[in-house]
Amino acid sequence: MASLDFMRALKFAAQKHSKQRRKDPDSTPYVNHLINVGTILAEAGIKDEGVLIAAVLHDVVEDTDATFQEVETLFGVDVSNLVHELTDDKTLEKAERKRLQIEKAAKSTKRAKLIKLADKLDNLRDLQMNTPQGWTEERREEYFEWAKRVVDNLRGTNAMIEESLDQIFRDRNLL
Ligand SMILES: Nc1nc2c(ncn2[C@@H]2O[C@H](COP(=O)(O)OP(=O)(O)O)[C@@H](OP(=O)(O)OP(=O)(O)O)[C@H]2O)c(=O)[nH]1
Ligand SMILES: [Mn+2]
Repeated sequence: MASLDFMRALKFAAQKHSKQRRKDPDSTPYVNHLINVGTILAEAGIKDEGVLIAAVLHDVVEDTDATFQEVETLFGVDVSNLVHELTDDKTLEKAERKRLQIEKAAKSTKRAKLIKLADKLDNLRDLQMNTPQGWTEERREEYFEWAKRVVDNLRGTNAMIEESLDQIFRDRNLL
């Protein structure tokens, strides 16, 4: 059952990310990624509304002018804390951010791990279909390898999503 709170979160995310596009050759609207992540979780049987709401908001602080305070005021402290767990510190250097994602994955709460797994699954599905604009083949390959290291620290969270990820890793000879 679609909830009013969930629809408000999706509307907020769509507005905040409205100027952003994905890196695929068609420059798909960024909000498609958020819908995909929520759909992966719903298809895996996740009914926890806080998780589904945080899924569509997971990049809103990292990638737009939205603040944790705004998210807390609109959607409550539980959702805001989940989004916080999923937000990279963009003031850090990229290599450090990538290293921290691997490290933080292991320490995340189970609910944040679920969203992170769905996030990585959608990004890897995109990557299987296309090489992002401006990326070399080598960079694409490195993303698969790095994503595998993040996912390895998220295991034991949801068998269905992990199996979909493992199929991709097997296809790439990473498993
Ligand atoms: N695979 C893929 N990624 C895309 C695409 N469009 C945008 N992205 C975003 O780009 C990020 C990967 O690009 P990088 O160069 O490694 O990282 P950066 O954008 O943060 O600097 C992913 O972030 P992430 O940190 O892995 O996850 P998150 O930011 O989504 O949470 C993903 O969200 C696309 O078409 N395919
Ligand atoms: Mn994402």
